[in-house]
Amino acid sequence: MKPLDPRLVGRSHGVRSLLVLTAGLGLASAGTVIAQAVVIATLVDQLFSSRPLTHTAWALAGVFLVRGLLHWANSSVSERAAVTVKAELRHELANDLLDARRLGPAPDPAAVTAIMGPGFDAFDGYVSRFLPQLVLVCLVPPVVIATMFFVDPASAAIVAITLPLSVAFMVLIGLMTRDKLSRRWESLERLSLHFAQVLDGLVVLKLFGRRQERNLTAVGQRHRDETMRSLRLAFLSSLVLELVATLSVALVAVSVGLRVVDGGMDLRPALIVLLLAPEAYLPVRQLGMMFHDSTEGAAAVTVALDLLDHDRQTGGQNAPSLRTSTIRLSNVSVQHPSRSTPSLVIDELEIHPGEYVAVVGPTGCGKSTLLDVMLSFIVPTAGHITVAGTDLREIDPDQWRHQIAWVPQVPGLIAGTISDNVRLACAVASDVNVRQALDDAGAADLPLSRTVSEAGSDVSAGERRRIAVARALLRVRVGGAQLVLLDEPTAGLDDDREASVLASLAALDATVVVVAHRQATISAATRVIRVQTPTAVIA
Ligand SMILES: Nc1ncnc2c1ncn2[C@@H]1O[C@H](COP(=O)(O)OP(=O)(O)OP(=O)(O)O)[C@@H](O)[C@H]1O
Repeated sequence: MKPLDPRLVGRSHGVRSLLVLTAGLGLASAGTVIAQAVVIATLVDQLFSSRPLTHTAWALAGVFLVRGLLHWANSSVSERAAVTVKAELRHELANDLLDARRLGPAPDPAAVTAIMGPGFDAFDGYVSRFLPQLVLVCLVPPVVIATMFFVDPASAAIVAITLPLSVAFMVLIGLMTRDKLSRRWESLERLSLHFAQVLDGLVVLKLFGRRQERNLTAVGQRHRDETMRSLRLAFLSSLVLELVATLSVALVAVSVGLRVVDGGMDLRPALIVLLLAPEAYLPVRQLGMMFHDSTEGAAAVTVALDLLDHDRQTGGQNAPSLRTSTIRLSNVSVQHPSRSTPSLVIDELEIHPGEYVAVVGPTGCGKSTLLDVMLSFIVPTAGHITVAGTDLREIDPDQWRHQIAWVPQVPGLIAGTISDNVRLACAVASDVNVRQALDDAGAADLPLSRTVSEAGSDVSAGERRRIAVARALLRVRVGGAQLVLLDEPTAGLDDDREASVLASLAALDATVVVVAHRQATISAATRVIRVQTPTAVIA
């Protein structure tokens, strides 16, 4: 895990501005640090030689004021940057998760839950404190050491030799603790996901009388242990850095003190060197204190960027009209990375415009995966899908899906009314169209104005499916879709409602591909495709 991932700099405008601004402010801070040392040394020198102090005292007040202003500007710039970068990345990640061109299986829910919640909170300390401090570490010590070199090369040499030691210790501790830190992040992911899942399955857990305190306590305890381990390391790294810095400043002080006593060095340069030496170590020591902020923030950045780094569909050609185009699958297979066997194998399959096709096969043979491939959610590991001769990968995914109505196995619902949920398929549809679609989907009993709560928790499985079928009907009738993909749309419906759904689908002026287990649904089709594991045979 790097302290600053170059991908973040490349991607985030906020981080780039922060680095440039803090670099400018850091150089100005280095200037005030040097000015402060020179002015204080001059003041003390004047005090001992009884010369007037007024101008120097004013200069010191001015330096303090400028230093204070710079500190305020630095905090204000970095606090603002933290908010901007957090918003920027959260927005980008949310958009990316919904991106039509995102390919492959859905991202790991544990990573998404952890990053969207506590992960982004870790950005505050990382962006507002750690990154500006990292810039200061790169700028202030070299400037201070260079100034010391002009005043007293021997002291500059001591600092130039011992300072890299502190940095080396910090890097060493970072390398030694990498595994521990990734375990801590993993435990955070598990805790976030576990909590979300407990909330999701609260009703089931209640029904079976399963109290989750013990599980939650165990997961929480693991996270607490990992956090305590990483805090111990944070304190250890601070201690080591403080020790190295104190010993190094003491070395400079002894060497300078001896030379002043011998008369080999004047008081003023000696004071300048003594005041500057701790300032060279200060940024590194402060960075050490931010070890904890940095590790959690850097881990969150890596997770967020990994989620954003994935394959996207590259094609942008106009989608051929499905009213006249044949979809052809040749030697298509899909292999999920986590599995040793393919999830779907199809040798040859053609779907012609206007056909009504039922897809059947044993459970787990890849029927839903076939629909995912046709929707261009998944690019086959091998083989090709062409539409009127054009490879599906080359076709603009938005345009392609605009022609498709899809009823997944578990249709999603949003908070709103039944009407809002059906109208997701076609925003311009009138209430009359929506009512008609619901009636034809066997949902005449569902009023348009009935409210649906978050994620449809107050809607039955059968109602959910009928709402989804109504959506598909509306998308064809009003939205102009040409291909309807349905994944077991009649599961759980009574015979009358199933008959109503099947009649409506048969009457559609579109190509219909329906994954089915129920005989009535299979019999309604004009052709049956039998998918087998691991090969597909066209019946
Ligand atoms: N994202 C994924 N990662 C790993 N394996 C997956 C993934 N999605 C599906 N699979 C596997 O691919 C195989 C095919 O799954 P699919 O859902 O297409 O089957 P199906 O024929 O629709 O099953 P069912 O009739 O039970 O709905 C299954 O063995 C499943 O476990």
